[in-house]
Amino acid sequence: MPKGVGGKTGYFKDKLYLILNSDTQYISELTFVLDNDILITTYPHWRNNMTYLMDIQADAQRVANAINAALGLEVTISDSDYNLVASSRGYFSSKGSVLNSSFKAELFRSQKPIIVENPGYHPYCADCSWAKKCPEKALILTPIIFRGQVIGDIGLTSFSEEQKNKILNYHNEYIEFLNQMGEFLTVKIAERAVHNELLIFSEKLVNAINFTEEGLIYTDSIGTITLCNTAAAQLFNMSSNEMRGLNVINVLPSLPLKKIESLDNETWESELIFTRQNRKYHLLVSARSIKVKQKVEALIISARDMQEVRQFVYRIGGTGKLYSFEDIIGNCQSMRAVKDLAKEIANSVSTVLLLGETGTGKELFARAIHCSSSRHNKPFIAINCGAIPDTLLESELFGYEDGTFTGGRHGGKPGKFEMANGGTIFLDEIGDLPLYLQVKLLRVIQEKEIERLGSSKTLPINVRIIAATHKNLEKMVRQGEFREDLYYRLNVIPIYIPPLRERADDIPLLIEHMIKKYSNLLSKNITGISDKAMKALMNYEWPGNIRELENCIEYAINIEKDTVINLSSLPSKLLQKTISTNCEKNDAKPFREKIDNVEKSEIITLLEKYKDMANVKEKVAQELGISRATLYRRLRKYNIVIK
Ligand SMILES: Nc1ncnc2c1ncn2[C@@H]1O[C@H](COP(=O)(O)OP(=O)(O)OP(=O)(O)O)[C@@H](O)[C@H]1O
Repeated sequence: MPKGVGGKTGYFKDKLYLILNSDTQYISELTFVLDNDILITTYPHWRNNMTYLMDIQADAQRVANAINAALGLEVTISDSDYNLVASSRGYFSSKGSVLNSSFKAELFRSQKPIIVENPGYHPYCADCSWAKKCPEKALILTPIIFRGQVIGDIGLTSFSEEQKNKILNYHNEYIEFLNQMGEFLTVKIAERAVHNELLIFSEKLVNAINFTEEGLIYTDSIGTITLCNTAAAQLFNMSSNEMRGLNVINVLPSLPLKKIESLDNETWESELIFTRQNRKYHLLVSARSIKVKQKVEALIISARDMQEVRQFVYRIGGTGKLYSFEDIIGNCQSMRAVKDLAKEIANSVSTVLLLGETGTGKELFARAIHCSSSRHNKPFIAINCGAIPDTLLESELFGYEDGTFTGGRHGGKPGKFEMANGGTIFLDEIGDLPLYLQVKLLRVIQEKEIERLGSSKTLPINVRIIAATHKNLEKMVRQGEFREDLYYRLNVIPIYIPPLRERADDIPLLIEHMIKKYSNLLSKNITGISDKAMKALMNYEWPGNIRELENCIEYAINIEKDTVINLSSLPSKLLQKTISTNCEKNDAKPFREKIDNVEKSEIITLLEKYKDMANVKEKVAQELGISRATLYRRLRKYNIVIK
């Protein structure tokens, strides 16, 4: 017997044995310990059948009474755990609920009836409390077999010599009769088992449909609601009982029942927009018919609130990382002021206009504002108005209705405004928005509702707008390229993010942050930057601002072999720029000469660094990203002699 598995003892063929408990998981084997021998035998019925007879105890008692009345003998019906399930009154008053477990173990093993002529004196009775004083005179036990397994037995017993003679004389007829009674009980058990299985199945089904967050409705073939889950009841503000019996058209007025019925193994899906009991509904509904032998027996309909669908898509789609103000690096006076202002207005509903050169962090600010606002659990949807062709931009922003475009998506498509409902929309490069869309955007801001392309229905929206541009909108207004009214609508809270060259003090902080980020990302062990490289980065103009600085650090970390970023690992444009800047500032040496000087000094630095290593030239060539042959050419060119 495996350790930790509970069991109970009994006798089998005069020997002590252990039987696994009904609640153990070790179901396939029953281990008999026979003195010092171990016999392994298989008794799968020891699991899960224990309750079968107990489940139909009333029927078992009726059967026991009937046998007793018909044969005038005492009767026991017991289960596979040796529990007395039912008995005739005479048996119980003579022996109570005591049963001989040794005979039963034999019965379970052989699956054959047992006749005992001398209860109390049989070797199996040796350990019974009734040994040698058993009131029973003769005994027949017949197995009750269900699904091929013994699940209990019917015992016929006698307490008088007259009854004993009857048993011994007619044992064949009695066994036949008891077998039939056993079969009757197994039919009852099968009925109960099917009933229980159905109960369990329907309980699982009800749990499953209530578990899902989408409203589920089952109807009969003509649309009468037969079942609905709690989500559906909540959606339509009714109880499940109130919904049952209604026609589904009462809750989903425009549902095309006939069309759904006609579909074969196909799901109908569409958005439904309607007003019911003064509430505006915008649902995503799918439905299909359940057919049995080609006949529609039921319909199953699922309905989800579009707002929740969008939020779900947003959540799992991960339309962007969440950023807080802590993620915006920068401690100089101007950046601190910008961050303070952005934090201050984060919770307002007013439109924000982020101004600043490309790569200064406008989108980063937009995300941080959204994340610090009360809308942080709702979508943040970004769209770059300058990156999408004019012809597509309108449908991207406002969505389109089914049938608007040939090849358009079945059921239409929601636009970014709809997807951002409840949250924030970030309109990047707003200066690139064509004039005719500027009119439409103005209306959306004023009316707080949108109309999909090809639709006359309006949808209310609650979206906070954050727009951004690197262009001079005021100049565009003067030149008639940007609508003045829209400009004022957008420019409610203007936030100007200064370019990097105006906040050079932040460069070391940004570099430190980026070295950590990319060392980690690229699994490199780079912990700092050399003074020369830092100087070069500080002197650069950064027309691409922080995006350009970030690219530059990513590049350097990719190629750097040392534990700090060296000048030679910076992108060449930066090197040239540094040299040409120095050049402009210091002297008038030809450009090529300046490059050569930088290269020579870098080679000397590296030779010095690796001077103690046996493969010094190889190391230097490797670090410079050139072949050994090229390094030799350079050494000759610059007259460098290795000591
Ligand atoms: N202050 C900052 N701290 C850390 N990273 C920053 C900071 N500002 C910008 N970045 C990083 O620089 C890159 C560019 O930022 P972002 O896209 O927000 O700039 P942008 O002004 O919106 O650019 P564009 O005008 O071209 O759309 C991003 O990778 C962003 O994470």
